[in-house]
Amino acid sequence: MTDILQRILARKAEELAERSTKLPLKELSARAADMPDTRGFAAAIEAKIAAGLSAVIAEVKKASPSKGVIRAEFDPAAIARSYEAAGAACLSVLTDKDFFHGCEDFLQQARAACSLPVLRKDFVIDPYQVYEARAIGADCILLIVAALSDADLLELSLLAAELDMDVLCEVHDAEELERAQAVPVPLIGVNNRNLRTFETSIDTSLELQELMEYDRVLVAESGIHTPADVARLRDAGINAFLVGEAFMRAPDPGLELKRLFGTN
Ligand SMILES: O=P(O)(O)OC[C@@H](O)[C@@H](O)c1c[nH]c2ccccc12
Repeated sequence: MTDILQRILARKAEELAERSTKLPLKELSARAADMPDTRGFAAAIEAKIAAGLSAVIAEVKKASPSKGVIRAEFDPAAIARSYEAAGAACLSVLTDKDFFHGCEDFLQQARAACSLPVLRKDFVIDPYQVYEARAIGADCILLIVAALSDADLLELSLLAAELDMDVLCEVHDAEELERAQAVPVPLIGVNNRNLRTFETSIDTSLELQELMEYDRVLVAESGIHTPADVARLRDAGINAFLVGEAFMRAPDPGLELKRLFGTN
């Protein structure tokens, strides 16, 4: 059975071919080199944790393959301001068009409206996309272990570092976690969503937390909907969270962030 990730990756390879003919790598990397300094994504998370607070990566997401359209009235700048005022550590903005109804513009609008560091949430399989992320203003990229070979994972994370971006390395199980921990990245995201069934279970984060090396930060991703979910994760020593749907379905996303995480 092919899971959703395999379908997305097949389409991503086609999209990449189209993009790189429109804008050659040489021009793109020149644009990336001209960008101002990044905002320090991992540092913002570590600062919240050091202050004893939850580090919340608040997601800007219009739709998803599992849920369809989540938020019809969608203003990335207003959402970003609401998250910042509520005490989010960072933003995550979906830029994939075909499966998540996102675009690069959303990232730029959200980032320009606040001072938070921003993760480009997309499916990175090629160095071209790392330059692209930097050129549109991303402070961090997502690398999904299930989508990459060990060699690609290392190459792409080193390139991100060279371009002054952080990496959130995403895993789903113990085997992927072991592969992620072979790469020098501080942030490891545990995606609680099963890519075959779309079901979420925060137990995945709780189980993998036990296997995490002491100098890595576990980011619990997906399926966090209630203050009780947050309390269970925090009780296990997990302090960083990536939340999308719960915030996006609320009329005021920042207010919902405060409801789930307290005053923060
Ligand atoms: O909306 P949720 O269940 O709070 O999940 C957010 C985030 O974890 C999810 O959007 C996500 C996690 N990993 C991804 C990889 C690609 C696209 C999206 C994702």
